[in-house]
Amino acid sequence: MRIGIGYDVHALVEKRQLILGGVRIPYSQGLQGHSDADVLTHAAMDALLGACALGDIGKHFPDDDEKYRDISSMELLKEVMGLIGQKGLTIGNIDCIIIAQKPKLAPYIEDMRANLALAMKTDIANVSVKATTTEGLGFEGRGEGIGAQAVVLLLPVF
Ligand SMILES: Nc1ccn([C@@H]2O[C@H](COP(=O)(O)O)[C@@H](O)[C@H]2O)c(=O)n1
Ligand SMILES: C[C@@]1(CO)OP(=O)(O)OP(=O)(O)OC[C@H]1O
Repeated sequence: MRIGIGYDVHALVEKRQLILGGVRIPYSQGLQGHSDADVLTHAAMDALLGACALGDIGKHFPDDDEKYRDISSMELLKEVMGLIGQKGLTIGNIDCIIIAQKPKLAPYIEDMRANLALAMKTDIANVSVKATTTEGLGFEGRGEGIGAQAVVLLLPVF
């Protein structure tokens, strides 16, 4: 078995959509990035790549490549899963946390889990997504950005 950790942060800005775990969340701001800036899916991908010692998402999907401009991070996740499969590995479980002062994410968590599970070809029971504020502290607490962390366990395909 292999374990991996992922962490990512994107800035909150005007005139961008807020997409987390492939879910479009109604909010006055969205995340800035070259792709759709889905910070949760980015943390999940970095955990998956890390578990296989395959580098990080910047290595696989460079942010100076026009091919990836505004791309759905769920599409990138599917590509990462192809690499995991080539290594003879599959998802054991993944646990993720989104660090965001606003908006309230609880209503969208189940849809995020479902999207991630579908892209990762695993049962939703293997996918945990949680959210926390920082009680107003730090850059997330000031509403300057949103962070996400993920830890994944990969198991051999039998
Ligand atoms: N953006 C967020 C942040 C948190 N939640 C939910 O609220 C609970 C309490 O948050 P604390 O930071 O005070 O621990 C948390 O456990 C989440 O369920 C949320 O929905 N959206
Ligand atoms: C996903 C990629 C590629 O479009 O761009 P961003 O959306 O800017 O995300 P980031 O986490 O900064 O780095 C990975 C990138 O190369």
